Amino acid sequence: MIEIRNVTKSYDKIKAVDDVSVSIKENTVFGLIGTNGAGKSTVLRMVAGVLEPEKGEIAIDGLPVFDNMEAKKKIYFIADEPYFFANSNATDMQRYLCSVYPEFAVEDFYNYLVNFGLDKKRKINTYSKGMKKQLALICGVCSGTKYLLCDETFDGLDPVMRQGIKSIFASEIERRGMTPVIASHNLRELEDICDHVGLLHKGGVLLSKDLEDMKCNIQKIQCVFKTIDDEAKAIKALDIMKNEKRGSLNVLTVRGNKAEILAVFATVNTIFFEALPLSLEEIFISETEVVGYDVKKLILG
Ligand SMILES: Nc1ncnc2c1ncn2[C@@H]1O[C@H](COP(=O)(O)OP(=O)(O)OP(=O)(O)O)[C@@H](O)[C@H]1O
Repeated sequence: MIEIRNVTKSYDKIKAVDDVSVSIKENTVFGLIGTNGAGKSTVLRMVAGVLEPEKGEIAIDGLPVFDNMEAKKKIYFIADEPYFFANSNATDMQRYLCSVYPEFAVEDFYNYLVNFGLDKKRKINTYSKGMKKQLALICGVCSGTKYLLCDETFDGLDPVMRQGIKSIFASEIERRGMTPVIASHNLRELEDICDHVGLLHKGGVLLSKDLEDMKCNIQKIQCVFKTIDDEAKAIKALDIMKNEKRGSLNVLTVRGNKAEILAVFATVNTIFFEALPLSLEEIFISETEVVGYDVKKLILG
């Protein structure tokens, strides 16, 4: 388990992470989502032991991570711009990683290079951006670490590659309980692979929940009320995050489980009623809108 307890980190006067507490259980796929500048990369760098928190603690399976080689061996961090040694090729990286990670899977590494069409002898600095990401992912998966931290790692990969990497993740999760922590803006993709999602905003945690619980706790309702009184009564009784009116149609984003919401609607008259599933993207927009991050504010005019 990765335990992040009351962690704060500033860069000069900018508070990048502010009193964040999150637990990441093993054998789950944890998605870290958040607005631009929310602090996702800073959290991952601290979990990887690259940055030291100025307050709070981070422990990997009970071991403090900063400056602790034993804890760091449990983690592989793929930064948004993966780092490789100057002038190195894939074989040089494999040799180095074998010296750091005792369980590095050498045979798998070379098999993956062949499958991905990556030349082991070619200088990595001549690879394209996507090829570097592929190599970083192969290094990460083959390192054999329990935790794999991915900072926007899927971005820049073509759709076939993304699908391939997702399958490799699934088999490693199944085979040896690998626990990926994936920071990404691609919510559609996270929705497919994550069990748990943490939402950061302005350095703090807005929520951290099982994806299914998250979906069960927000509902989207489309309805036409019979009278204004019915509308007023329902709106008063519901925990409404958003109410969009399209003519007589109300599109409501409501906090609460479906049974509670249906119970409220049973007490009012509607001409039309439909409960719709919410995507992770809609949950993200609703939750961040509540705290003032509104897409409409970004548009001129
Ligand atoms: N090296 C740095 N020096 C100064 N400020 C920094 C540095 N790195 C990050 N910050 C600031 O810390 C805050 C959090 O940045 P961070 O990169 O962790 O966010 P993020 O959620 O990963 O953002 P994005 O989604 O845009 O990649 C931002 O305000 C950013 O400007």
